[in-house]
Amino acid sequence: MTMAASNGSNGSKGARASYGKGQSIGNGNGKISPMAEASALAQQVADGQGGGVRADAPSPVEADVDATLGVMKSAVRELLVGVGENPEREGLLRTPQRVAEAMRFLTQGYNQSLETLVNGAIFDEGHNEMVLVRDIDLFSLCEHHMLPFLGKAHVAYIPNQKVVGLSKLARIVEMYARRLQVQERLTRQVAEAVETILEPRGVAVVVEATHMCMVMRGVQKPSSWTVTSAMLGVFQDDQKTREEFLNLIRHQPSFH
Ligand SMILES: Nc1nc2c(ncn2[C@@H]2O[C@H](COP(=O)(O)OP(=O)(O)OP(=O)(O)O)[C@@H](O)[C@H]2O)c(=O)[nH]1
Ligand SMILES: [Zn+2]
Repeated sequence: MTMAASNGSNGSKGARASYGKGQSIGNGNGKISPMAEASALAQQVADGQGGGVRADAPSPVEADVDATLGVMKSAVRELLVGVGENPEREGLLRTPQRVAEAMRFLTQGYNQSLETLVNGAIFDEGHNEMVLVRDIDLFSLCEHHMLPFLGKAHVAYIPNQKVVGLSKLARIVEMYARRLQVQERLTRQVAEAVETILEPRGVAVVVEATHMCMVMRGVQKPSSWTVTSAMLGVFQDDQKTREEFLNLIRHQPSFH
């Protein structure tokens, strides 16, 4: 079950939508990621389809990274012209480079994989009680306006013998947040990733975020925030388990 609620803590008022289980852990839109495309291009060059390569030339991957950075820089330059700025003015000279690098950082999740980030940190502990990592800060970009949305994620699961290194839950959030996203898909992808790596008895993910596209522009509602949840397995089937999770994420820890 997934759930989304805006402007309040009572998620039951929100619209509900159901998603099938076992969806692929891709970038969610069925498209090849820019980095995958970049790797394919680099491979072509490595395979000799990209013309001769000088001995002192940058490696194919480096060359390709430079090429995509160049494309991004020109696009930023055009944006500057579009907003009526002069890209040659001193303060803006390095702006295309900075923006391109910032965008690359903010979308680095396209370049990561679940397998690499988990790095085998799955332990057979025989622990079968709820594990919850809450208040995981997240920063993402909405795919509609490419403006930030930011907030917190809470990720819980009930193991079926296997547990994962705690930091890996935060890394999973990070991998999916560092892409162009909608909050609902981000929430669902995190839940499905935990399900994939651990096959636990259940997974629950709640994301609370505020969207700059609703704050700084458009409807301009600075106090609004959106809550989305994805509940799988026992969190979906058993109301008591779901309530225990919701109580735990409401409780303020004493060290705060
Ligand atoms: N469901 C969902 N919607 C989002 C998310 N981020 C942004 N949006 C919404 O995407 C919608 C895009 O609507 P459009 O009418 O195509 O674009 P717009 O004219 O810029 O819309 P306004 O923001 O209402 O001005 C807006 O309602 C945004 O609030 C998200 O994570 N989830
Ligand atoms: Zn938006």
